[in-house]
Amino acid sequence: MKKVFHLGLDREQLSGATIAIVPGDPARAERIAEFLEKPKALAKTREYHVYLGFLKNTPVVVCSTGIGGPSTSIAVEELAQLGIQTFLRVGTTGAIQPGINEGDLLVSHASVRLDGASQHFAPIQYPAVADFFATQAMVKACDELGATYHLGITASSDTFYPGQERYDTYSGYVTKAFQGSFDEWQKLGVMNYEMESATLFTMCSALGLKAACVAGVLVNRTRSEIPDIDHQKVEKIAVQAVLKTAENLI
Ligand SMILES: O=P(O)(O)O[C@H]1O[C@H](CO)[C@@H](O)[C@H]1O
Ligand SMILES: O=c1cc[nH]c(=O)[nH]1
Repeated sequence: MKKVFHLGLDREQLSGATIAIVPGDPARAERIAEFLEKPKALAKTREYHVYLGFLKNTPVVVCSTGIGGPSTSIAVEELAQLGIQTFLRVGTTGAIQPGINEGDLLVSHASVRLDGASQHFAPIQYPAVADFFATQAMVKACDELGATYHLGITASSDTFYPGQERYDTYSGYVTKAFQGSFDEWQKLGVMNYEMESATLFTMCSALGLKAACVAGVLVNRTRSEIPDIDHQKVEKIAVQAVLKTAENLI
C-alpha cells in the first residue's frame, strides 16, 4: 500500500492497530507513548507526531492532531486509511461551569459545533456525538482511577479567542456573533471549551468510526482566564484516563 499524504506511513507500519490515542500537543504524544510497551516513533511531520506501542500485547497508535478541526480531520482521515477505527482524544480545556475545578476531568458525550471542518463531513443539523461504548469505557476508566470527572456537553470552537468569547488584551474585541455566547452556553449546561471534539465526533460518526474525548481542566473561566495550575499534573491524570480507556476497549 502507498503511504498516506501527510503522515507518510503505510498500513504495515501500524502492525494492525485499530485504536489511536489522539492528543492535540505533539509533546504530549511522546509522553503518552512512554507509557506503552515497546514504544517506537513512526513519524514526525508538521504537527503530526506518531508513535506505535502496545497495551496488553495489543498495538496502539498515538498521534498528535495539532490544534483545531482542519489538522485533526487530516490525522483522522489518514489514520482511518491505515486501519484505525477508534479515536480517543485526550486534551486540555477551560471549564465554564462554577462547580468544575482545575484538575477535574471532563468526558464529552457531545459537542457544540463551533468549528468549520465538521461541516465538510455532515450538514450542521447533524449532531456531534461521541461513540456510546467508547465513552462508557472512558467513564469506567475515570471511575477506576478515582478521578473527579464530569460527563456532559463541550463547546468545540475553531478559535481560542473569539469563538470562546475571550476578550484579548490586544484588540479587546469579539465579533457580535460570539458576544454573549459564553453566558448562553453556560445557561445551556455546557461544561467547557476546547477545539477538536466537534470535528472528531462529527467526522467519526459520519464515516462509521468511533470517537471519545477526555480533557483535563486547566482553568475555570468563571474565576480566571489564566491557568494557575501545574499543566503536567493535569495532563498526567487525563493521560492515565485515556490509557485505561484504551485498555478497557482491548
Ligand atoms: O491540549 P490540546 O489537546 O491541544 O487541547 C486544547 O488546547 C489547545 C488550545 O490551547 C486546543 O487544541 C484545545 O482543544
Ligand atoms: O480555555 C481553554 C483552555 C484550553 N483549551 C481551550 O481550547 N480553551
